[in-house]
Amino acid sequence: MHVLGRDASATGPAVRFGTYRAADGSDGAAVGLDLHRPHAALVVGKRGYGKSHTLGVVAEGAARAPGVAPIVVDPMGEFAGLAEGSASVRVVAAPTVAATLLPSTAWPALFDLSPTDSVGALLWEAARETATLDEMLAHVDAAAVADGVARAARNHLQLADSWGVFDPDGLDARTLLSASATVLDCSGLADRAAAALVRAVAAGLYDACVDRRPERLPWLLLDEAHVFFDGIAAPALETVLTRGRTPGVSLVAATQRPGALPSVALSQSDLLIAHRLTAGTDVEALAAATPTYLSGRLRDRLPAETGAAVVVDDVTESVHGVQVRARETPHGGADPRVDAAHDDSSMAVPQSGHSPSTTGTGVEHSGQNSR
Ligand SMILES: Nc1ncnc2c1ncn2[C@@H]1O[C@H](COP(=O)(O)OP(=O)(O)OP(=O)(O)O)[C@@H](O)[C@H]1O
Repeated sequence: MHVLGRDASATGPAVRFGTYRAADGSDGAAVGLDLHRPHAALVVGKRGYGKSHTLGVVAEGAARAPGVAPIVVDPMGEFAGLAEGSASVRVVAAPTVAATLLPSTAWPALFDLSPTDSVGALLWEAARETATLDEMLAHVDAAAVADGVARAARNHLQLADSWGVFDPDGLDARTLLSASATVLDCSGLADRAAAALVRAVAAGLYDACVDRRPERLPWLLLDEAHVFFDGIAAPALETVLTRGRTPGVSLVAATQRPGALPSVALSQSDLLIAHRLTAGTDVEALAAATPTYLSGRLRDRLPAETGAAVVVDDVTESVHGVQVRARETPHGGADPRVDAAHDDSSMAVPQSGHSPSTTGTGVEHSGQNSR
């Protein structure tokens, strides 16, 4: 199998990705995606042409590969099917993180406040001095500030509490990297809460890899990525994109709006998987970021059929027409949740240079419900 994202002579784990498409659209030889080295990949395409499906194919392959741990951020509740038939894939129905995983500097921004604003400054200080939301509230209550400032800060913290996403015993990098794959179902979370979660998860995985090379290298898979690149999660995602490959953190971001991504998301991706795309601004954003070896206009190379994609492989500086394979696990939102222990809290959530490579260490099977 020819594997995209690495030289022909390289070996190691790979995702079974699909088949080459001949110019007439017919299928050819099998094609894979490299998992041996960290990558930054971007999956784009208009709604309904296969982005989430493609993300699922990558997650399936990565879940089975030794030495990597895919972590899927699932904003629409579409990926629970990955756990079907696999005891080692964990679906977290109500993901939480410790408040300390969000840097203190991020707390004002979480509520669109400036750190120099009196309320923003108080939140920053409370986050810096304490470790939990309860402690932050107590800090605010004890602060020598005007009543109105304390009240506003308290309201913001109570709102954050109502999201149900902060828990001192929440997910950390060690837990996330202990399963062969983890799906974080964010479909019950407000956008801001999901963004806070993604910031904490991305930063936690990056820091864990910088501190010490984990047994499994994380692959963070992000659906509806434009939502997360526009807000509190953006700094951590940009760090992963620009500096993640050296410590071993991979990012696969899927979006129907590549034009809404920061330019770094396009320029730092070494694999671009482009499904059908018709909006002028999105095609132009991609075209502006595509390399010179992509001869001809990108618009002319974009496929029209569901599941077909043009893959721009910056590692080998080559461009390929590919038909992404069918999923082996169910794709869609109607699958059972595994994390029964957290079903109640889920219901309560209000709506609103040198890169490390994977090693052949084998994949341990962890409990489905562990956190
Ligand atoms: N490679 C493929 N092989 C078979 N079926 C596919 C393939 N890609 C997509 N499909 C099917 O096409 C439909 C739309 O795919 P998908 O949900 O991935 O689209 P999408 O681009 O992510 O859309 P949305 O943005 O609405 O989530 C699904 O029913 C999916 O199973």
